Amino acid sequence: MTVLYHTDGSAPCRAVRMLAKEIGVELELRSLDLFAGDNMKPEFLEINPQHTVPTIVEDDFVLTESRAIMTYLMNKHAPESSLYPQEPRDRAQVEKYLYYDMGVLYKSVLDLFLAPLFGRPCPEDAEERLKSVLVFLEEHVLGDKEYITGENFTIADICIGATLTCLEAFEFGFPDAPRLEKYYTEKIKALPYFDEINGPGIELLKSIKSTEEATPEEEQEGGAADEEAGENTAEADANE
Ligand SMILES: N[C@@H](CCC(=O)N[C@@H](CS)C(=O)NCC(=O)O)C(=O)O
Repeated sequence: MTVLYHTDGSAPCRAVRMLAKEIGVELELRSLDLFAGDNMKPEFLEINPQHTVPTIVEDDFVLTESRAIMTYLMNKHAPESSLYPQEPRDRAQVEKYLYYDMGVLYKSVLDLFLAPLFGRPCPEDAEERLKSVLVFLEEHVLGDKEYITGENFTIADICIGATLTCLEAFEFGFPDAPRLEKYYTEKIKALPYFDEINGPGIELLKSIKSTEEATPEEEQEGGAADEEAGENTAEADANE
């Protein structure tokens, strides 16, 4: 059994879960609340001193980094699948976009939306940077293709598709990238397991966004309502 430490709000965690669903691997989910500091507790630090999710554990084998987890699960459970092609050049194209997502697309999303939630500074040009990355994806990656690397759905689509959920959650949309938006709607959101895996995380991020944008008066009202309902505030419950 593969144990996955995860949190709903995290796009990399949801990428791993979508991949597992795609290839029929059962995961034992263990949810961590990052805002409550679950990932800094000694029992988790013992497993992953880097305190990040996703993290998988299989007996004494521990693996972090969502893209490494995805390729590991493919190699172990579905080595013949076209999701992660065997032909070296085809595989290289898929890997290129896993790295592109980590180093460029997800990084831009992190800088603009997620870093500020964790009290880290948002670079001044973060919004422009994300817009230009989306136009690059539209024109030079997707182009007229059906999927990220061509005519086949691969783990690069799962990885990038998970990152694109943040554009929906933070209501940024797809400025100047209509084909990318169509791709997200028709190829990613239409996946049969999409809502089950991504719905709660998208809603959570949306609620964080609206709490951040609330006026102090609204926040007070919301806070009182939350207290009455005996619930955590969105921030306290939020996960990156
Ligand atoms: N590159 C890593 C990123 C992992 C990461 O930063 N995860 C965030 C949630 S999206 C996290 O665990 N943050 C908590 C922390 O860094 O302490 C991956 O793709 O797995």
